[in-house]
Amino acid sequence: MDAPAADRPPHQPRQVRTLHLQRWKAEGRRWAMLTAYDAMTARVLEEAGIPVLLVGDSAAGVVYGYDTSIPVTMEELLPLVGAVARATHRPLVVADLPFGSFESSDAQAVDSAVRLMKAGANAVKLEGGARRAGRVEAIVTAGIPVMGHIGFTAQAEHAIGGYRVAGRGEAADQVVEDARAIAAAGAFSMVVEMVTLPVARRVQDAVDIPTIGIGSGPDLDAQVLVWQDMAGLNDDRRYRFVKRYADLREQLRGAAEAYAADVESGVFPGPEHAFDA
Ligand SMILES: Nc1nc(=O)c2c([nH]1)NC[C@@H]1CN(c3ccc(C(=O)N[C@@H](CCC(=O)O)C(=O)O)cc3)CN21
Ligand SMILES: CC(C)C(=O)C(=O)O
Ligand SMILES: [Mg+2]
Repeated sequence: MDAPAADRPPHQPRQVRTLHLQRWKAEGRRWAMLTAYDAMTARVLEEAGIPVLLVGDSAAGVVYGYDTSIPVTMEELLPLVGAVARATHRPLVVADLPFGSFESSDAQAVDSAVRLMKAGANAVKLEGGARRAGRVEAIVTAGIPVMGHIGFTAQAEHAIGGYRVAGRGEAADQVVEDARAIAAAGAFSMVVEMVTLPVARRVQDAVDIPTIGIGSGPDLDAQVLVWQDMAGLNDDRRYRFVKRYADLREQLRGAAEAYAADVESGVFPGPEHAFDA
């Protein structure tokens, strides 16, 4: 079922496809991506005109309460992909391949990507640069669009040596090489996470596919944030790259406190919230 035309932002198709993102790049039109993990939030983000929703492995922290994205599994992400896909019609739904779901072989990567697509994703995303280009190619060959993810990649925290900016000093050439390799492998777009401004510019010049920044400055084609960071629900202030557009944490706490106070004082529920015989 398609969303009625009146609900659709201008310049957006009935259903966003990877081709539209390529077209917007050619037209110089910038766009915003957000994560989503549940039906109601996804529907609100669709209403806001967000064209691409990511069911990120960041669900590890914001949904499941893990400290890092390393523990989260396919079994934990698949139901969230289904919820977001069922709740929305227009946005392109991208699903993260979690740590452990694609590293062993091309076959494992294709199997995992197929499972995410069967759950309702329209594309998958996987972390890694030139060394992962073969995996990207294998999944693309299976008929599944792949979004790359280079720069800082949280799944590789222990290999990288912590949460840190990517591409400083001699590592800059490697990030640009990663971008080229992922684009050459057939990715339709790529996330570029926490690289320095000069490296972001070099990546932008090096590839023709849409680039989606996070913590990488203003010189890429698009931007992504975790929605709870963007809306101020997350109380973790570690992230320098986040801009908060609401204080949902304060709002939700206030609502819960007011509700509890009403219940405790007998103001709610009243007779108007009950049913006559
Ligand atoms: N809620 C949430 N938001 C995210 O943006 C996010 C997740 N979760 N989980 C998966 C990854 C992990 N991400 C992160 C998390 C922390 C930093 C961080 O600590 N950044 C420091 C910079 C460190 C440095 O200067 O080297 C910062 O100050 O932003 C970066 C990326 C991005 N992703
Ligand atoms: C931060 C974005 C790009 C991500 O990969 C996630 O939310 O898992
Ligand atoms: Mg992720």
